Amino acid sequence: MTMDEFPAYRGDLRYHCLECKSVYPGDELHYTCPECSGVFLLQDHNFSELKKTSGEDWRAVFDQRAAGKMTQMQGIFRFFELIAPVVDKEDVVYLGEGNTPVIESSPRLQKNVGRKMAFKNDGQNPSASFKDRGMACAFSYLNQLVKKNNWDQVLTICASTGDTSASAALYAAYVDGPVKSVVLLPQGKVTSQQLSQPLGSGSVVIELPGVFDDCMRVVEYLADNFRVALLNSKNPWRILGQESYAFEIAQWSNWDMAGRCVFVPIGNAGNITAVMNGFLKLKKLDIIDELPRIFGVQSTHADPVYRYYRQNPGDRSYAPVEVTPSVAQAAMIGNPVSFPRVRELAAKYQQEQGEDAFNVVHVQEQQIIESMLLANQNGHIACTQGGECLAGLIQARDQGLVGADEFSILDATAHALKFSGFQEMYFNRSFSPGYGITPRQEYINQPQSVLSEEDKERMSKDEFTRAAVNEMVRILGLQGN
Ligand SMILES: N[C@@H](CCOP(=O)(O)O)C(=O)O
Repeated sequence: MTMDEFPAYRGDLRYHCLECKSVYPGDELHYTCPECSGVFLLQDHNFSELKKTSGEDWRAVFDQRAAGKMTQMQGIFRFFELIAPVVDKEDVVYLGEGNTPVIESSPRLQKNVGRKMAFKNDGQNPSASFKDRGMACAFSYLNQLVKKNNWDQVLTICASTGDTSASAALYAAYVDGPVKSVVLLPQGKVTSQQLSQPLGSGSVVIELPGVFDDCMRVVEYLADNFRVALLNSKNPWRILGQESYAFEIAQWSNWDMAGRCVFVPIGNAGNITAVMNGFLKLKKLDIIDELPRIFGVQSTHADPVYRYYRQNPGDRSYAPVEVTPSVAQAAMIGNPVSFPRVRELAAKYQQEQGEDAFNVVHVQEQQIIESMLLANQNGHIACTQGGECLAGLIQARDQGLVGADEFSILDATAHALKFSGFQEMYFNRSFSPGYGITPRQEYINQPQSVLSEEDKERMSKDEFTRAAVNEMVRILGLQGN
């Protein structure tokens, strides 16, 4: 096969319920098990076919495709056989998602943190978050279903803290035809930039008092009882697309994951599910020899997964938590729908690579925002969830969980600009007490005004320029040459 041919391989994807273990064919849309309401993961029953190709050959295929030109293979579907090998070429939706850069931190930041590290900038996806990876897959599959079933109307819905809704609205607007998008948001708990995204894409935007978990329950009920297509990561096609994040990290690492740690914030827990599943698939196909260590990170204001794993193995019980305000607002979730997936995959991951291959740490709000500021004052474009990952790395370092010889890749899940309001609150010292954040002068940066409107009105253009120069010379302490 040449690098610009669409792959011929076709998988046999089936829904596997993680609770009652029922299996359903993958040719219709399911979100939860009709038997027991458990969550699904999709498994390819032809996977053994893929094992007939050696790991070395797979690496060569993916490396060649990275240099290819076919639109459909430019994004997440570079890894077609591992993602959704049931989608036809003409149904692939590509809006520029995936292939996000891994940016190694400056020597100054690495010295400050005392660990080797990089951010993978998933904010450089089209709607400025990692959700686009999952949406590209979910919408490509949806296209296929629409074609097969001749549907003349599909109402897509999702609950969101902001990123999922931006992404769902963008892809729905592009696909158009019978697809109409509705998003449900917790009122006042989505940043203004994120709210502007589905509005701008023409989605129906509905706001509900409460938090994300309240919205999620509503869309789950709608998905169970009405003809709507759920686009949250409960939809397992989303998970498949997001696995591309793991594949890209492995490819960036030249397929050598020894000594690598990957830090992922946990909100609804779809992404950490996808990251673990992605690396497990690569290992099964001998594309990588060893799994990287995974660190899930949660805020102390939304940490049900951390609380589960801090209990003794064999004695653990899961309980949702009531969230309190968090600057890592995208992860401000008390009852992650993918928790059963995390439990299942973390166990497999640890079985494969040892106990310390999967860890969860929790961090304070103060650490999250200041880690974001620290990263960005060192040339990154990390969002608050990226800050959460850096805070997690620092925490893991302090607990002796990450060695000086290991290299950590941190998930900056969204673009910093989506969360600039939190930076502003820090700089203006305007956080409400619920956040538990006390801004410190060393991180604060504010604009300094020179001259006034009146000055501008009374001065000629030349006088005004000269006066402005004088002010800047005074502030900056400039010397003439
Ligand atoms: N942070 C998420 C919450 C929903 O997550 P999903 O991956 O299950 O859609 C958001 O951006 O809405």
